[in-house]
Amino acid sequence: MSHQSEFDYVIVGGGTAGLVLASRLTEDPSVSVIVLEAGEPNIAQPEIMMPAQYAMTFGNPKFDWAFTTVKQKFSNDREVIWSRGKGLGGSSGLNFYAWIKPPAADIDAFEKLGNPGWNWVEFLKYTKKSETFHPPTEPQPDAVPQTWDASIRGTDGPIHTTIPVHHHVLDDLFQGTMENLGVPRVEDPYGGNITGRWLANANLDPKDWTRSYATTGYYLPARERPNLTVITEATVARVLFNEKHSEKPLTASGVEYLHAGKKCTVNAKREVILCAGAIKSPQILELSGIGRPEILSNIGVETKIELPGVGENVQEHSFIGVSYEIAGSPPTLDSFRDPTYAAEAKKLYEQGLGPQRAGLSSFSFLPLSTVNPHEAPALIDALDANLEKQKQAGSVPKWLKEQWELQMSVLKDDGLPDIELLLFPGHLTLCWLMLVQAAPEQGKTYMTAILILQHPFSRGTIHATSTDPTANPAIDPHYFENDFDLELLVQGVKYTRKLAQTEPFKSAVVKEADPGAECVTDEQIREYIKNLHGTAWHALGSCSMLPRSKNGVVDPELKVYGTTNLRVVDLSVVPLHIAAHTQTTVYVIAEKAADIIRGRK
Ligand SMILES: Cc1cc2nc3c(=O)[nH]c(=O)nc-3n(C[C@H](O)[C@H](O)[C@H](O)COP(=O)(O)OP(=O)(O)OC[C@H]3O[C@@H](n4cnc5c(N)ncnc54)[C@H](O)[C@@H]3O)c2cc1C
Repeated sequence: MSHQSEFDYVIVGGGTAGLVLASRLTEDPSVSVIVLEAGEPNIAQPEIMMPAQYAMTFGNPKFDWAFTTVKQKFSNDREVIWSRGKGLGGSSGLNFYAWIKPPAADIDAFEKLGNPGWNWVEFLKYTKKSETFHPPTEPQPDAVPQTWDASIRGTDGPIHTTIPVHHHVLDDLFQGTMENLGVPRVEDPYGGNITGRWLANANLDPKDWTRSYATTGYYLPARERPNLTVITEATVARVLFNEKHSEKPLTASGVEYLHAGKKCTVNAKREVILCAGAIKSPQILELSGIGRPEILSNIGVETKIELPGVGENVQEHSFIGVSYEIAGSPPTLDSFRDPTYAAEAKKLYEQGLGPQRAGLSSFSFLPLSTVNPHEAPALIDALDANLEKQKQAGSVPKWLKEQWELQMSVLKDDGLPDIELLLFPGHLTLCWLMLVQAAPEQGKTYMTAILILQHPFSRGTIHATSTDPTANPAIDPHYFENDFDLELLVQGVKYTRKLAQTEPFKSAVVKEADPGAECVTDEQIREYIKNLHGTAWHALGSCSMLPRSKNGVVDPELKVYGTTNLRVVDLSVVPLHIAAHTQTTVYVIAEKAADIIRGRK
């Protein structure tokens, strides 16, 4: 197949952000766009479209990059698998479709760090633009019905959201127990306050209970536009520039990519936009000669633009599960392991009914002062002292000091969350095995309290290790390099045990399956976490939007420093981690980027 060789915009990566941009930019028929996506189209794949199949796509190269970190020194030298979506839709086709928005303070922090226009007011505007919220059509039968505030929800955006079918028994247990522990209920967690407990929405289209994601919401409606070209199984190797070096900003002329066994190029008349995600976008910049000179010379790439922030400032949400066997074996996701139950559920799903429409619903986002009111002040003081010591030793750059100060102000604020505790209706101690793995005992059902660290103090790196664009970069999140990150999860595990000692959960628990009764002391809990923690798949910061003097890679218009027309638009640009799952933020980044590029404010 021969392709046109020049387009106004060349978009690298047809994932979550890439498809939003492609769709918005081609609304103008005079503008031509090409999307180059490394994976396959993966359109209408049942593995993607049908809910309640968590992790079934993991490890399958058709859907998942299945990256692996380097050995993690503070996690007993483990390598951790990082799934990421491959193919059109990217990670929006692989994710758990939990629709979560961050607290306003976390988004306002972007502006405080030097990014005018990146604040909660703008976030709310663009998140509404991306969403169509569907209230439930059936009465809510459980003790804790869904509530919502229509004024902060989108009404005509491409992504459909609604209330998933949930496991009422477990949700009632979780919510009732949290209430008894004094955790406040948030009526609608989509307006900038998420501290407390609530029921979440899912990005499912209630019309047929299928996943609503970047492909269905943004790409398919734009697919027939003559000004949009999408090439799949096209792996971008590097960005090409008009100039070799220059004192002036460089202009990207196009990209080189691998397709059908050949090296190809495509020219950009206006811009090249990297949307390859937080793992691959920094690698592409480095292969293009943009980054830290030592890293580039190590792999034999000539430095075109010295930008030491590329692949740095990586922040990751790590998680640990605490699983319980539940009395009476109410149906949960574990029930799908029974072939008869699974076949029945599938039959019902074909009629738009049944448990296959399930989603994650019970969430809580908690301040440390709620998780451990007695020890919180001492833990915060110890962290303060530790950070001060590092600063005094001169090993902390100014830009990181500023980020830590913002993080400390969140930690000291009893109204803002530090840790997430969500209910997974099934056995999920080992995230990457999940439903594929047998439950500890067949025929029994479990629930798992998932604890996720929200604002890590550790900082990691993602760097290219060779000039081969098909090789994976070295991913080093530096898990638990700062002790406090581990300590917070220890506190989370202990809080979960408090939950299990509180009614109504207390009477429903048969036993703690993992880590189990033998794991008692803080030291034993630490070891449990180090040996079993996984990723919540939210790594970001590798192409941070920050002033160049603060180690930034892109400016507030998402343009790479030292270039006139190269942008990064994906999760990698988020400079400081947020208390949320990340897809809504990516939709916002891409929607806002489209307006910036089109000259609209
Ligand atoms: C397993 C999992 C579960 C998650 N669960 C949730 C959840 O329930 N709720 C939530 O809010 N968030 C969740 N997330 C996070 C959320 O889905 C992501 O943060 C978001 O989709 C990332 O969007 P992105 O555009 O930055 O990257 P992606 O969507 O990953 O897109 C990057 C695209 O670039 C392509 N690409 C990469 N390299 C190249 C190259 N060299 N050439 C061409 N193409 C390339 C990739 O194949 C991919 O399609 C989850 C993520 C994962 C992985």
